[in-house]
Formats: sequence, C-alpha cells, structure tokens
Amino acid sequence: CSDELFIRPLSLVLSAAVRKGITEAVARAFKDTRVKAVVLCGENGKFCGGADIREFAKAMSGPPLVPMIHAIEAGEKPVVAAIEEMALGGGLELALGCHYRVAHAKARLGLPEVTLGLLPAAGGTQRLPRLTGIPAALDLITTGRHISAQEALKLGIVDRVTEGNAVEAAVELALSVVGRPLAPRRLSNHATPLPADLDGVFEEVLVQVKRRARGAMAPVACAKAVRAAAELPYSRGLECERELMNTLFTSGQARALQYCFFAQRAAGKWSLPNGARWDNSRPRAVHTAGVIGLGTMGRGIAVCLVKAGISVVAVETEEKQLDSGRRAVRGMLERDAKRRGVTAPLHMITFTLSMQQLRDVDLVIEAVFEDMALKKSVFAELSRVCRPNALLCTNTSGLDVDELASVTDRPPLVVGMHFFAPAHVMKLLEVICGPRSSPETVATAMTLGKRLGKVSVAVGNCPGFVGNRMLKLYLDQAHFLLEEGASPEQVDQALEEFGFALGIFKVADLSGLDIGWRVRKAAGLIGPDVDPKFPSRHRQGRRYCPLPDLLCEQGRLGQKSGRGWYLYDSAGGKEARPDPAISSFLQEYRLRYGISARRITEQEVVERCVFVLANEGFRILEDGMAAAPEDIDMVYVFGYGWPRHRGGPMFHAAQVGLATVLQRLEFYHRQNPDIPHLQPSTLLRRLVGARSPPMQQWKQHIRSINSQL
Ligand SMILES: CCCCCCCCCCCCC/C=C/C(=O)SCCNC(=O)CCNC(=O)[C@H](O)C(C)(C)COP(=O)(O)OP(=O)(O)OC[C@H]1O[C@@H](n2cnc3c(N)ncnc32)[C@H](O)[C@@H]1OP(=O)(O)O
Repeated sequence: CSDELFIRPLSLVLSAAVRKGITEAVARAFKDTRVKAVVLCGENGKFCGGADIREFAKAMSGPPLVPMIHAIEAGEKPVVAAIEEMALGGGLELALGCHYRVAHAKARLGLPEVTLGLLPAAGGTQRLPRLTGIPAALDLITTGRHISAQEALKLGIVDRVTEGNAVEAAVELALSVVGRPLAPRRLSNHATPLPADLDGVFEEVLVQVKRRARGAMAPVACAKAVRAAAELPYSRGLECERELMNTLFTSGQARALQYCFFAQRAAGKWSLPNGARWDNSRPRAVHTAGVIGLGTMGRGIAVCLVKAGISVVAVETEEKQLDSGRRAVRGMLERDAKRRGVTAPLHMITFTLSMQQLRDVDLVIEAVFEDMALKKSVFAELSRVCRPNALLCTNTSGLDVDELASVTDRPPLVVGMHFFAPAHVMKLLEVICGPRSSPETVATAMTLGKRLGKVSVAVGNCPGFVGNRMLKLYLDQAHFLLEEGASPEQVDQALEEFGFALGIFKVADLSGLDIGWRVRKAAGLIGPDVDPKFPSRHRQGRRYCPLPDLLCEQGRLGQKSGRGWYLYDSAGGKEARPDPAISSFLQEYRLRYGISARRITEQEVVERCVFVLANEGFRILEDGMAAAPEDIDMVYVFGYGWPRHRGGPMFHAAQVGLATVLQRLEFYHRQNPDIPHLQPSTLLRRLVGARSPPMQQWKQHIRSINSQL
C-alpha cells in the first residue's frame, strides 16, 4: 500500500519461520520508497509470546533474533509495535527494538525468561534499563512478572495505551511521526539512568533473588546482566548478556525449568482408561458452589471460589465456628480486594448452619475434618439434600474417594479435590478420579481447578494419592536419619541447599506434628499395644520411627505450641531456632535403643530423601495412579515446595541418571534391609535394563498398564 506496510508474524511465538518472515518483510519495507513507516503486529490479536521454547532443544536455524531486532532499530523509517494481548520475552525485546510502542489496555507485558532458566538475551537486559532505569528493570527481569499496559505506560515501556484497536492506534502514531528524528528513539543509544546507591540496589536484589529461589542461577545472571547495562556501553553490555546466556542456556536448570513449562501444560491434558479425555469430555458449568466446613481448608477454598466469580454457600455445624469462619473469609476477601484496589465481593458468599441451603448449588466441596465416618455422614446427607445432578467433591488428603461415593446416590458424580494449605494461595489441586467418577465429573473438577488458578493434576484413588503417598516415605527417611545420628537442622540445611524452600522438619513444625500423629493412629500404627516406655521400632513388618510420636506426647506439636523439632519464641512464633533439648532427647533415645550415632553426610541426606521420592513415583506409575512422570513432578513442584529448577523428582532422577539412582538405592537398602521403600522399584530396574530411555518412553516399559485414572 502507499504509506505504510503491515507485517504480520504468523504465530504466537518467534519461530524460525516467523523470524525469517519479519526479517525479509522489514528489509523490503525499508527499501520500498513508497513505505514511510512500519507497524508490527501479531496474528489473531496476539502480539507475541516470545521465542519458541521448543527450538531451544534443537540446533538453531533461521535468522537469529538479535541482528533482526538491531536491523529494525537501526532502520531509517519509524517502526511501531502494536501490542495486543501480550508482548512477552523475545516479543517484548522485539517491541523494545521498535521506535514506538502502542499497547491495548488489556495487554500484558513481561520478560519471563528467568522462569525458564534464561535471561532476555535479545538485548532486553540492555535496552530495558536504558528505558526504565535500573530498579524497575531489575524487578521485571529478575522476577519475570507480567505487567499491565497501564503499568507499562507509567514505566515508559509503552508510549500509548488504547481501549480501541491497537493496530489502528499504532498506524495513526506511525503516520504522525514520519520525518521525526529516530536517533533519540533507539534505546541502544540511551545512557542508563543510574540510582544514587547503585551498589545498594544490587546488593538488595541479590539478597531477594537468593531468598526467592535458593540455588537458582538465572535470577543472579539476570541481575549481573542488568549491572552491565549500568556500567558498560551498550555493545559491551550485549557481549556480557550473551556470555551469561551461554552459561545458562546449556545448564541443567534451564532444561528443568523449560521441562516444567511444558509439563504444567501437559498435566491439564488428562485421559481416563475408558477413553474419556480433556478434549472429548464436556465440563459442567459451575455458577454456585457449597463449601462444608470452615476450618483452614474450607476458608481458603471458599475464598478461591468467590474470587473466581462463583457464588458460595458456606456451611458450618455450630454458631461459634460459623462466626469465626465468616470473619476469617471476609477478612481474606477484603484484604485481597484492597490490594487490588477493587470492592470485596462479600455479597457472593452466604454463611449458614443449614445443609438445606445447598439444595440448589451446582457442586459441593466438603472440607470437614479428615475422618472417614464423619465424611460419610456428610456425603449421605448431601445425597438427600442436593439436586440429583449436583457434583459432590471431597477435599480429602488421602481417604478412599470411592468408599465415600458408595454412601451417596450418585457415585459417578463424586470426585476428590485435594487442595493444599493455604488453599487460596497454593497452586496445586489433585483431582482424584474414583473408579466410578464419570468423565463429565472429572472434566468439571479439572476445569474448575483451572478457573481457580490452580494447576490441576488428575490422580488415582490410592491411600495418600500421589503427593502424600510419596511424602510419607520422604518423611520416614528424615526420621530414620535422626535415629542414625543426624539433627533436624542438619537434615533441613541439606534439603534447603538442594533447593527446597523449607527443610522437612520446618515444614512439619509449620503444619503441626499432630496431623501425622492422627494419621498414624488411624492407620493402626499407634495404639494401646505399644509400650509407652519402649515403643517398638518395628511395626507392621517394617522399620518404624517413634520419634515424632514421642514429641507429640510431650506436647511438642510444632509452631502452634512454640516447640516442635525446633524452638519458637512463643506459640505461633515463626522463627525456628535449634533446640538443645531436642539434641539431648535424640541422644537419650539413641542410648535407650543402643544405636551408635554416625556421621551423616549432606549427600546421604539428599539422596535418601530425594531418591525415595522418585522410587515411589516409579511405583505410582506402575500402579497406574498417575498417567505420566510429568504429572508426578507437577504435584511436587506446585504442592510440596520442590525446587522448580530441578524439574521434579522424576525429572531429577533422569538428570542424575537412572543407573546411579538404582545403584544408590541398592546401596542404602543393603544398609537398611528393614526399610522396604529403599528397595528399587521394578520399573526403575526395568528402565535401567533398557538403558535409561527418555522420560516420554518410560510408560512403554510398564509391563501391563493398569491405569487407575
Ligand atoms: C551454547 C549455545 C548458546 C546459545 C545462545 C543463545 C542465544 C539465543 C538468543 C535468543 C534470545 C532469546 C531470548 C528470548 C527468549 C524468550 O522469549 S523465552 C520465551 C519467553 N516467553 C514466555 O515465557 C511465554 C510463555 N508462554 C506463556 O506464558 C503462555 O503460553 C502465553 C503466551 C501467555 C499464552 O497463555 P495461554 O493462552 O494460557 O496458552 P498456553 O496453554 O499457555 O499456550 C498455548 C500453547 O502455546 C505453547 N507456547 C506458549 N508459549 C510458547 C513459547 N514461547 N514457545 C513454545 N511454545 C509456546 C504452549 O506450550 C501451548 O502449547 P501446548 O503445550 O501444545 O498446549
């Protein structure tokens, strides 16, 4: 056309073909004397989701991104980016290479490369600080957070925000700037505005990034690259950016984080043995939901539902609990609304003592105390009260969902929805598919989870499901290590060095030691036949560690009682301090049982705790309780504080090498023949026998696929 040329990338991401298309079209436009300005926009109303992550695993082909962006910036005709929906990663870097940027009001912008173990290596770490200054650039690049168009406008990242058509607004802007000098619009020409206390700003950021993701390389590299923008001319800064990227690009951490990106999306694509799948099963619409029980879990679940726009009827049995639940839920909704500058949607939730109020809801989530008899009575009552087609969901952390379904008049409409505390914060939702849960029920629970902002993973109905079934064994190893000579702080430190946000004993104190105590009692591991003075270290045919029970008997229940594996300033205190009393308690215990303490290395702590998780993961795959190793990994990453840059227990086992994992488990099992879970699983042995095939092929080595999903 006569005055402007539209260049349309072909897809969401900057694949080799898209880069080729842009490079050639820009060159043509710059040469064509009829063209006065260029507008760059995306297809289907989406500007760009960044580089094609799948290409990172292959040999690079097509025109590279960096020279492509430089050519645009160096051009003698104004180029305007029309940002609709998103400009992320390489997409925002491309926009920063343009001379002007117009964004739609609903667009999101960001440099999320750090979440993939990388940095914005198409000049982003050098152009952004020159535009926004150091603190804002550090924030965006080291966190990878997405920002709104309005925030981008405030920071100067975009020149204009429109509620209307962004492409039309960009064309208008492009035509209005024809003939104006372009040099001031080239960000690589700008000097970086420096804060007064440059060193202080970087020191603070390094402390923050190390706290947020212990042991992660990318956030530190991001900060270093931004520092180069503060201290070096653009071209040398770019070299620094490239060197840092080279180190990250080939690191195991980048591979793990990119694996997580795809595994998270793969988890949503569930399938059942009867052929029902995510793409052939229609979820029910959910407009109203009931929540039964307003303890910690019920409160968080109610908040999630309301925030997702679902009307809630919250039920408690007694006035006192109802009142405190009402106050807590309202408080959470009000604080959230205040933070977001909106009105709290308090009108969307009603509180009642009457189950009858649930008669019209589309779905109920029961969140009462973890007790089968109690849950059964609730489900039987729900059967009587609710509409015949209402879904009945249980928030259980390990009970048999099918047993609960059996007391209802509608087993196909019963499903487990296992939330993690605090339920309005934690991202994981295990959806437990009972043998009789219908495809429509599973689809509704999975879709509802997504609507609540959760990563929903479909799992089978076995004790503890996936997450807690594995957790139990991880915790067992930690307890055994205490018996053998370790201290709680030594175990925690090793696990935190590995990357866990919190060590297992700190987590146990936080959750409350009485939770496990109750579970062990219910499992018949603790009872009147246990000698209180000399409790047995062998129960139900295997090694058993009575240490946590002994602590509970002393009233050491964790943070809430001010004492657990650690000491706290007061009941409810947060600061964990090593307790000399625990050290003496462990010494006495070992003496009583004739255990001579030995030196335990960090390597042993990590290997025993982490390999036992993967070993059980293999058993879960063999039992058909999870569809794929990716699902198990996402349960651990999103529900159990597993360090994302290590991909998940199954990915980690593959990275370490399955043969090594097998050999180390054999070694520890030889040392501890009474711990059956250290015995390598059949699937692990078979995979090693098949020369450790890639994860996608693991399922082919399960002798008979016995999916319970
Ligand atoms: C020694 C070697 C040295 C090498 C040195 C190398 C130098 C190289 C220089 C190159 C510099 C590159 C710098 C730039 C890097 C990047 O840009 S990295 C990517 C940054 N972008 C992102 O992280 C965005 C990721 N995507 C998203 O956040 C979301 O997908 C979305 C874009 C916001 C869309 O969300 P939604 O609508 O909810 O859809 P999804 O379900 O999430 O996605 C739909 C499908 O698209 C796939 N996909 C999305 N983004 C990408 C991507 N960037 N690459 C590949 N594929 C992507 C996603 O997987 C979905 O597909 P399925 O999984 O098949 O469903």
